Amino acid sequence: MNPDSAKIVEVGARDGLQNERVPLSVKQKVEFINLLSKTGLTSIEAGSFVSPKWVPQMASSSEVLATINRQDKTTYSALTPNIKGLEQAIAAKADEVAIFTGASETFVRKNINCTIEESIERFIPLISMAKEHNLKVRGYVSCVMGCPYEGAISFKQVIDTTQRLIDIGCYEVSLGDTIGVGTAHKVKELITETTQQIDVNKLAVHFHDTYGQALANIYASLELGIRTIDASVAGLGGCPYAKGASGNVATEDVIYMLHGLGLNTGVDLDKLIDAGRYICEELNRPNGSKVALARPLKN
Ligand SMILES: CC(C)(COP(=O)([O-])OP(=O)([O-])OC[C@H]1O[C@@H](n2cnc3c(N)ncnc32)[C@H](O)[C@@H]1OP(=O)([O-])[O-])[C@@H](O)C(=O)NCCC(=O)NCCSC(=O)C[C@@](C)(O)CC(=O)[O-]
Repeated sequence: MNPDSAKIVEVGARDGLQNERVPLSVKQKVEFINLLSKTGLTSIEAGSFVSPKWVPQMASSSEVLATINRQDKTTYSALTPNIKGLEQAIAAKADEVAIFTGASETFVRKNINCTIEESIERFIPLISMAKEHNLKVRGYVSCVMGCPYEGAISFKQVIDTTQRLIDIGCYEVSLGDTIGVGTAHKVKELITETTQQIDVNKLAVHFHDTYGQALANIYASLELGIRTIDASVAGLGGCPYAKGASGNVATEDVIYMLHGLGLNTGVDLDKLIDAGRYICEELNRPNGSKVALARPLKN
């Protein structure tokens, strides 16, 4: 990747909406994704093929993916915890899928009802089937900075799990600070240790802003060569299986910082702010982006 550019993986329509109390219609979700698509974002997580009993908010992902206006340069991806999810993602013509596990046994049990090892075993046939359909597979490791149930998590557990996902065929692994407890120094330590064995270009970061540390953590990650950042417009988000986890870092704020650092993202900040304002109005919730709040409303 060009060292002067950075890539955003926009997770607002998935991570952002999966925990919202206000149920959105397919039409509202489609309008939201269509607005995001007009911003220049090249990677949009558009839904999740998980059990509707576990995460009802994502139940309409098939219809959403079938209805959005896709941009040629944008990849529309979806989470798939198992083969059943992958089959639905293929039928819905997702461009890419993401599998997800974690560095904490308790979190993984609560989130996908298996052990870390069982999750990896489950992903092996999923990845080979995805590859037969020419779908790239991204991986997530949750709880890299701490777990809502177990507390501290060892770097070894994070790195071993990340390595396993790469070994079974993920082209990239996103390191998730699910509950937003990380601080810049610890993030630097983790990334320094991880990149001793894993190519930095295969890593992304995914920070929740629970303790207001996300931008500092992203800055620390950039200093160590990370160039793929997950973010959620308007700071939407939170994992249903991580109580107290607030939203993801707001994409608008990340873009503002990246542009200020001279990194090209290809994203139009004003259009992104419009997408964030739209979804906040639909959800009747405050906008979690400081940049969006600072920019005057257009007449
Ligand atoms: C993985 C399972 C399915 C295991 O759940 P289980 O209960 O162990 O699964 P099962 O295979 O026994 O199936 C139970 C029922 O679910 C159905 N089912 C089974 N699979 C699917 C599927 N793919 N799509 C639709 N339905 C499915 C299946 O057909 C069956 O239906 P029933 O016979 O009872 O009517 C469940 O635990 C689950 O769906 N978990 C998802 C949890 C989730 O989505 N969490 C949020 C995303 S992760 C996250 O937010 C963190 C991240 C990525 O953002 C990074 C970070 O911040 O750290």
